[in-house]
Amino acid sequence: MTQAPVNVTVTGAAGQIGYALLFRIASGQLLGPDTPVKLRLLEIPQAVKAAEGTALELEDGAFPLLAGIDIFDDAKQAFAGANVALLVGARPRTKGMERADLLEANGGIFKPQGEAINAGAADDIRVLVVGNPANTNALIAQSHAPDVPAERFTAMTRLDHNRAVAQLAKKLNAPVGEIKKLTIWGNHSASQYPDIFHAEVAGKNAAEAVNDEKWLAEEFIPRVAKRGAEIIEARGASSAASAANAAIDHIYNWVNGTPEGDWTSMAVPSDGSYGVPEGLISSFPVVCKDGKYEIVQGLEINEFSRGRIDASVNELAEEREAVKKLGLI
Ligand SMILES: NC(=O)C1=CN([C@@H]2O[C@H](COP(=O)(O)OP(=O)(O)OC[C@H]3O[C@@H](n4cnc5c(N)ncnc54)[C@H](O)[C@@H]3O)[C@@H](O)[C@H]2O)C=CC1
Ligand SMILES: O=C([O-])CC(=O)C(=O)O
Repeated sequence: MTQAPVNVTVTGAAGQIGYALLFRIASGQLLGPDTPVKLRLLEIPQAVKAAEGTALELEDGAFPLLAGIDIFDDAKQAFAGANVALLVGARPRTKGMERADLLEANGGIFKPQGEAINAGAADDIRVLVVGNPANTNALIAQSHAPDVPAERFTAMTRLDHNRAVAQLAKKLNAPVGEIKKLTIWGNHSASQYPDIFHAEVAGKNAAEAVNDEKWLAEEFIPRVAKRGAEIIEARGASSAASAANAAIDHIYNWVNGTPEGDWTSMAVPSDGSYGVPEGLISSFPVVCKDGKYEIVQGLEINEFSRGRIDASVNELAEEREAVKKLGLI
């Protein structure tokens, strides 16, 4: 071990994503093989016992990089000293719940968590919101953490990115490792836009290699955007291991950089790039270097893409209006 342990706070630790995520963090896949981690798990009181059970299993993994596990039911304690925060726990939509009800219920979670991050997280805190509606939950948390630089709050569209890479690779009969520069734009919802116009397969333009706009519009885009529902239908539960995998990828790239000649997708606060209203936490193509991300600039956006990006961004703007009206931001 070459450095002091990094504090990683995980909310919703006893949930299904938590179960798939914690072991991979402990094994060093979140931050790299030289970085010891201390886990700080946050759960609601009723689920603390289950989190304690997971902690016993983590102990049984005898992970050399795992320097400690603490379990909390209080956000202020859980985020104290956090360097990385994975906000997974959220209120799922239940029968008869309107979107405003869902936003309000999640406001009750992400507002105090934002305040707790503001109060006690480490100066280098990086936040990834996984819990849905992820982009707007991130916006709520961010707006209650005025002392933390706004760009440290991000939301997860990496699962969508990975799903799109896999579907494109399948269509082109290419290894996933040869697909580069794919982009998810907008919201982590069915309105998201997976864009292959700048993507490359083995160095060639992927849209040209596909050369099938009908497949793109009628199969690829809806398949990726509705993949979450497809998984629920098949598995009887929402994506968990693939979501945990994407959270690992998101933080790993943010901290350790994206590979040369490629980029990834992260939902980050807009600086106005590509006409996305400033402040919305929207998915963009990003390059990570030296522990920071930057939105890839200068991409030409064709008409096909423009309408789809705008539709997803408009949905984000509506969600922002809705949480404003509810007094959550
Ligand atoms: N952004 C993305 O790509 C994806 C997001 N998700 C979302 O991730 C979230 C978690 O999914 P699962 O692990 O499958 O759900 P789950 O229901 O299995 O686990 C959620 C856990 O969060 C806990 N929790 C609830 N309120 C909390 C609070 N205030 N503080 C701490 N913990 C709290 C619950 O007790 C539960 O253990 C859901 O909102 C889901 O929709 C899931 C897949 C992909
Ligand atoms: O659809 C869901 O409920 C879970 C999710 O966000 C996804 O799998 O993309």
